[in-house]
Amino acid sequence: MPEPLSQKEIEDRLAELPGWSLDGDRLARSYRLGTHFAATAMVVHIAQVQEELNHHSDLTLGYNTVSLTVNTHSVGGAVTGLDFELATRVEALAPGHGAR
Ligand SMILES: C[C@H](O)[C@H](O)[C@H]1CNC2=NC(N)=NC(=O)C2=N1
Repeated sequence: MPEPLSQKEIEDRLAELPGWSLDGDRLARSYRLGTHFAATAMVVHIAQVQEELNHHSDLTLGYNTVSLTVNTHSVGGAVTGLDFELATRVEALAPGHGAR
């Protein structure tokens, strides 16, 4: 069972993830892409990673944006290391999609 992170642990880990923030009790990040199709392709790639991790964000596809919010349901919606693992994986794949 993943452990909820303390406020300080969250802040320390967010410092390593530029662009990510704490929105209420969820990690959050929005990306802007060049086209709607590029944004759609990124959503599919994120879904693949989420299935691999068995950890899922709420994903919003806009005209040329992809937005994510995530926390860990199994511990009542707290932020855990699993959320940061997903955020780190998404940060790693974003540049390949031209996301910024
Ligand atoms: C049954 C399945 O393994 C669980 O529901 C997984 C699925 N994806 C999940 N995603 C998130 N964000 N939190 C969870 O606790 C979680 N649990």
